[in-house]
Amino acid sequence: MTSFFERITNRSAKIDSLLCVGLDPHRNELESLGVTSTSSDSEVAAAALSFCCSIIDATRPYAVAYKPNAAFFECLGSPGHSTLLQVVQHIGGDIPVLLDCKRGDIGSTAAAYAVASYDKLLATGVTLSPLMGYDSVSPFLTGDYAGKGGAFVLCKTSNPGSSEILSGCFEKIARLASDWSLQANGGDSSKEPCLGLVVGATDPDALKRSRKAAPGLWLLSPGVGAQGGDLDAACEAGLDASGGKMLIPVSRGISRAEDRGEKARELRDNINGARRRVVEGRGGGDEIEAFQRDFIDFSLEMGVLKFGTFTLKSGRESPYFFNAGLFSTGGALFKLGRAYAASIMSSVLSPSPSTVSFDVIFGPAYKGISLGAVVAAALYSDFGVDVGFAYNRKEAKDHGEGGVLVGASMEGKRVLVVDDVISAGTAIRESHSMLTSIPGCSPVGVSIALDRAEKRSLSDPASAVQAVARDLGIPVVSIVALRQLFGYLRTEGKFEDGVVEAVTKYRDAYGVD
Ligand SMILES: O=c1ccn([C@@H]2O[C@H](COP(=O)(O)O)[C@@H](O)[C@H]2O)c(=O)[nH]1
Repeated sequence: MTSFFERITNRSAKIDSLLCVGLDPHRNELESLGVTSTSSDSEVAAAALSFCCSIIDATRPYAVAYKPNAAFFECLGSPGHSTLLQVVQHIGGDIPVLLDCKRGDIGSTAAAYAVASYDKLLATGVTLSPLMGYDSVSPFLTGDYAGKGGAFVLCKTSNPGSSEILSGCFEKIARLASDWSLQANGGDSSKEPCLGLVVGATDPDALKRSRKAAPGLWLLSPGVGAQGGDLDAACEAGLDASGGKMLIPVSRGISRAEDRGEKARELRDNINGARRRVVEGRGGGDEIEAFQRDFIDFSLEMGVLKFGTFTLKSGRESPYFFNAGLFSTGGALFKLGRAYAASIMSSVLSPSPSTVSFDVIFGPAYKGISLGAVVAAALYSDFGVDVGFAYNRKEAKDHGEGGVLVGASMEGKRVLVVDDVISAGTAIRESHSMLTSIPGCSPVGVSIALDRAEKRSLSDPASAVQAVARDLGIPVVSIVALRQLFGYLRTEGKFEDGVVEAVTKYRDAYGVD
C-alpha cells in the first residue's frame, strides 16, 4: 500500500513538478458554459463538471495532485456531491486527489468525515483543521486508513485573517503535526510522515519558520496567483534542504488563463526555476558539501575519474569517464560507502536527520553488490541507521537454498537500489521489475555515485537519470552531479588544458543543465 504522501513524493519526482492544480468551479467562472443567475443546481453542477474536466485534461502532465475544494460542490447540494465524485473519477487513480475540505471535529464525527472523504468521495488525502487536537485528526490517518490516508493541517493560512489566531500558534502547530504524524505511524520514524502543513505563500516569514519547526513535512502553500503570493520568496522560505517537499496549489491562476495547459506548464517551469535558484543559493547547485569534495578528490586519486577521450557504449565521445570498479582498496571502499551514506542522508530518502524511508538496500549484480554492502555498513556506522542488505546472483544457484536472491528478505519491504552510474537506465529498470515481482516489495529510490546529467537521446529532453525517476516514479539521488563536479574542479583549477572546453562542449551537446 502506498500512502498519500508517498504518492505525492513519487509523482513529484516522476514528473519533476511541485504544482498542485486547484479545482474551484466558482459560479462566475461558469458563465461561458451557459450558467446564469437563474440556472438550477443541476445545470451549474453539469457546467462545473465540464469546467473541472477541461482543466484536468489540459494540465495532467504538470499536476502532482489535484485539489478540488469541497465548498464549490457542496453549495450545489446533491448534484454537486455527485459531480465532485465524477471529477475525482475523471482524474483517475494515477494522480493523488487532495480534497480541500478543512474538516475538524470530535473523533467519532471525524471518523464519519474520513469515510465520506476517502470511501465515498475517493479522495487520496484531505485538508484538516488541527484546532481540536490529535483525536480529531487521527481518524484520517489510523485504523482502516493507516499507511494510506494523509492530511495537510491548517498551520498559517493564506488569508489576511490568519494573523488573528494562527500568527500566534503556527510554529506550535508545525511541531505538533510532526509529533502527531509519528504517533499515527506507530512511532516508526522510518515511515513517510502522514501529515503536512498548509502555510500560505502570502507569508514567507511564516513559511520559513514552519519549515524550521517541521523540516520533514510537506508544505502546501496556497496564495500564488489570484492572492498575490510571491513564488520566489515562498520557495526560498519553504523548500526543504533538497529543494522539495512543498506543493504549490494554484486554482484561479490556471482556470482563468486563456490556455490552461500552457499556464500550468509555465507555472511548473517557474516553480522549478525558483527551486533551482534556491538550491543553488543554498549551496546545492555548483556549490558542494565536504563529503562531495572528498568524493571527487579520492575519485581522482584512485583514477576512477579520468579526463581524455572515451567512447561510451552509446557511441558518444565523452571527455571524461568514471569507472567505479577502480575503487579497489579497503580504504577507497570505506570512503565510498561513507560518501553514498552522506548523500542518502541529505536527500529526500531521509525524512529526518536519523531516519530513512527504506528498509533494505539492494545491490544489483555485480557492481552493486559491493557498493550496497559498503553503503549499508556506512549508514550504520555514520548515522546509526541499520537497514537490511540484499543482492542478486546473475545465475540461480542449483544447490543449498537455490534462488537468485541473497541476504535480507525484501517481501513487504521498501527497497533502495544502489548502483554506480545510470547510462541508459536499462539495468535499473530490470532491477525495478524484478523487485516489483517480489510480493509486497516496493522499490522507493535509487542511489548512484555520479549523475552524468546527460540526455539518453536528443528526442527526449530528460536525462537518463530524470527518465528513470519519471518512468519509475521514484527519486534518484547521486553523490555528485556533473555540474557540481565540473564547478568544483574548475574553481580549484584541477583541470588540464583543454578539458574545460571539451566538457563544456559535451554538456552543450548532451547535457540537461
Ligand atoms: O490557506 C489557505 C488554504 C486553502 N486555500 C484554498 O486554496 C485555493 C486557492 O485558490 P486560488 O484561486 O489559487 O487563490 C482555494 O480553494 C482556497 O480555498 C487558500 O487559498 N488558502
